[in-house]
Amino acid sequence: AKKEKTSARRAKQDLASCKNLLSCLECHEHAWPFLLPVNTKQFPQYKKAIKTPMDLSTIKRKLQEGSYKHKGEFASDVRLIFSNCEEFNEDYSPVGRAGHCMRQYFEQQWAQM
Ligand SMILES: CO[C@H](O)CCc1ccc(O)cc1
Repeated sequence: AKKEKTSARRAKQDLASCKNLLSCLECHEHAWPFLLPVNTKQFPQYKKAIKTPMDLSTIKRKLQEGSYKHKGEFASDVRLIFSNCEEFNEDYSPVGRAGHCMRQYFEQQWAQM
């Protein structure tokens, strides 16, 4: 029972850390392209090009719904945002640069978790 308690406590702590890190991502000045799903009605080419869209509001919902079994799954979805961004945008476009900046920020914070 002791072992289960510590692992349940760690899972609780990890969830809190993921929620906190997500809030930091959401209020980052370069988060604007990633806050909501890309409007695939407005950009049909995006729907065709990007097989698995991801954005910060979707990750927030998934955290709240308990969709992530492990914090690594949370990190994979965050990284999916930035790999989708690199696929669709030129490195030096406004969105492309925002993606590189946000990825660097995320990896810095993630390494300290
Ligand atoms: C997270 O943003 C997406 O990478 C797509 C942004 C975008 C959509 C249409 C454009 O003409 C340019 C950028």
